[in-house]
Amino acid sequence: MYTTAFLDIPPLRRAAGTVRLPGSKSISNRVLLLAALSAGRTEVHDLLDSDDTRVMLQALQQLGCTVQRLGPTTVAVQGLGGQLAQRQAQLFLGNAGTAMRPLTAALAVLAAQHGGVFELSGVPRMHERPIGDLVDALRLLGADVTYLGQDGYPPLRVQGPAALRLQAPIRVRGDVSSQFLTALLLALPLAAQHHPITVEVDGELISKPYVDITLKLLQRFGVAVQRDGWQRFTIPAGARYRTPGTVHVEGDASAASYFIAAGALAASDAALTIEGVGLASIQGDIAFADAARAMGAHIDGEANRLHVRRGAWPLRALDLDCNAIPDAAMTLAVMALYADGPCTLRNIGSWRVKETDRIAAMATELRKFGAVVEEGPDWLRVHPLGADGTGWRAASVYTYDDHRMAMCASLAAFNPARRPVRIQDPRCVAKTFPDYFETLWQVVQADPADIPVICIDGPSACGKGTLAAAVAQRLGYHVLDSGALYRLLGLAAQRAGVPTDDAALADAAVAERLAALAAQLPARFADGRIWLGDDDVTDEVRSQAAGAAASRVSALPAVRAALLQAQRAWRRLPGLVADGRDMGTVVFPDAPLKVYLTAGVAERARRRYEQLRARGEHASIDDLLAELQTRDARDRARSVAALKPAEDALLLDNTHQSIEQSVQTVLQWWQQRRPFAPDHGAGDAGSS
Ligand SMILES: Nc1ncnc2c1ncn2[C@@H]1O[C@H](COP(=O)(O)OP(=O)(O)OP(=O)(O)O)[C@@H](O)[C@H]1O
Ligand SMILES: Nc1ccn([C@@H]2O[C@H](COP(=O)(O)O)[C@@H](O)[C@H]2O)c(=O)n1
Repeated sequence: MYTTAFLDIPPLRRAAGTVRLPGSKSISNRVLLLAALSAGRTEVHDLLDSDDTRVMLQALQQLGCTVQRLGPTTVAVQGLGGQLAQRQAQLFLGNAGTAMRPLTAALAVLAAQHGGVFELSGVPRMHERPIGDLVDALRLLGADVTYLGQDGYPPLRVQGPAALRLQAPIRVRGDVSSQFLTALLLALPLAAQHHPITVEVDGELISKPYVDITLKLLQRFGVAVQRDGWQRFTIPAGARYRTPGTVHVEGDASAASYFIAAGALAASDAALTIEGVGLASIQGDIAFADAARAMGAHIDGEANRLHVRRGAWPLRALDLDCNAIPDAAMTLAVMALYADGPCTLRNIGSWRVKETDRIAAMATELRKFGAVVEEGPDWLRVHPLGADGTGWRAASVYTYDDHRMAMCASLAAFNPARRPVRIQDPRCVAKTFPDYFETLWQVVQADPADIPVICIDGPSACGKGTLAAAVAQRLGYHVLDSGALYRLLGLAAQRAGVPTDDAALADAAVAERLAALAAQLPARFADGRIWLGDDDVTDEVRSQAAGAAASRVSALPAVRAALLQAQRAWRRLPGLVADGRDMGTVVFPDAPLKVYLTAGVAERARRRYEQLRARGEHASIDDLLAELQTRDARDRARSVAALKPAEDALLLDNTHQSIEQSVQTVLQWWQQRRPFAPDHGAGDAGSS
């Protein structure tokens, strides 16, 4: 997951391969609650691991449920069988509507029956998301619910005992959020031991497919709700939750929308395959596939899999009632940028009360790309940008702590003008899809020239590696420690019995053997460790001896040629920071930022001395100084890829700078080269 302040996505070209979706948020949190309310143990497989499910799991544990983690996406929940193990709890539910609404209803009913006091709160945005219609319904039922802040919104307290009035139908509004009805349907079987309970919906029920998911899951947990149209739901007398034992959570159909869109937007010969949802999905958002087809995407598939390819281009404009697919419809708003006319999304009033006011947010952010966007109380019209690239601007997208804003905006990176897209606060995808961007990189490709590289070259011990790692960490980029490759080669030579002293290296046969070793070098970098084949050589490779051997073997032209492609292969999405001696001059001559880092030799010797001392190794400063000078002289004098600043490099002498000062300098240089406006606040405009 990216925890950087922003993530820059280079222009994307192709999309192909296979992506496996995380579990559906809606199904995950419903199943967890149902498992907790049932008697016995439920094993939940393919559970979404995200912020929203984490707050639900934590709340259930606070309520006395035993939750056992069996794997990254598998848990076993020991249910409470309709009882209360704890009579008091303060539950923090983040921004998870799928936790706040159903838990409020379930705890209101349980507290009424068994007594207890429960407070439910969330992040500030959760306290702006309405819950009044649900509370009104619960109060009509006889439950004791108190607002702890503003009327109509969380935080709130439910307590009991209280006498429940179950004979008359319970009325709930259905036109603001279908989660209110879902919450009642999940809670009321707890009170239906002796009488049937009827819920009647006031107003036109929105997001019916989500209610359908609720009904299907209730059925799996032993409660068959009778549905009369979408206005009246009856829970039969004697209803009781029974665990099905094992449940598999479907992949998230809303999340599928981003990859369906990627397949529809990218010019690829091969299809993009999406695993985890398919034609037999129980999620309403699968209807997004029909909308994407209407816009021209080629989509086919099987029960649990979809295959998507670009069809019509530009996409066909559409005018659609999106009431049934409110979440996935956001993806259509971005696809509209690539259409052959204005696209209108109607009946999306619920967007206004989601993680943010999504109509306003989407309009504001799409305008940054250059689009004309009109909005109404419950509709959005997006005018397309040129399929030939005209009108597109590089935009820095504010994401409003809304996962879907971030994921949607990533799709603008397919723009034909080849503008990069900046996603502010990419971490917000943690709500439902923590690895969204990493998953995206697996199936999309950019032209290598569009993938940014920051080169940091300079003499030994000036701090290149330290600076490169810190800059890469702030930008979410990969790091290439090219010196480590030469160090690994020195080690590989030693293990293969190939001499690397100066005399031996003058022998053409030795040089040839070293080049052959370099071409097959089994180097691997993972989790901060460095591997040569199956051996973790992290410490060995950093030794002074390995550095000296690296300096000698790296002077051979054949060795350098053999390692060139391996280094260029590090240029991967979303970007790279590469440190070495010839990153800017030879390996990445087209890099948009090249830094030549230096520091006084005495300071460098002092730093190396301290570095070795911290590792428990001892050396004299004088010896280190002499060794640095020898190494630098050899690196500067060699016939190929000699150490020198690239002509277009910026010079940075960090002799008197802290590490953080150097990092800030490089980040500022980088920002100056990016096409984004400097202000990253909501509503800032991107520049072309
Ligand atoms: N600006 C700085 N101020 C003080 N210390 C620094 C600074 N930059 C780096 N250092 C320290 O200097 C030591 C050497 O840094 P580093 O290993 O990054 O250098 P390098 O140039 O990559 O070396 P080599 O070329 O041998 O791989 C480290 O212990 C690091 O913490
Ligand atoms: N791009 C590079 C990187 C390194 N070298 C040589 O390897 C030696 C070790 O490098 P470190 O950065 O890990 O100290 C170095 O002295 C260079 O001779 C290189 O040639 N090109």
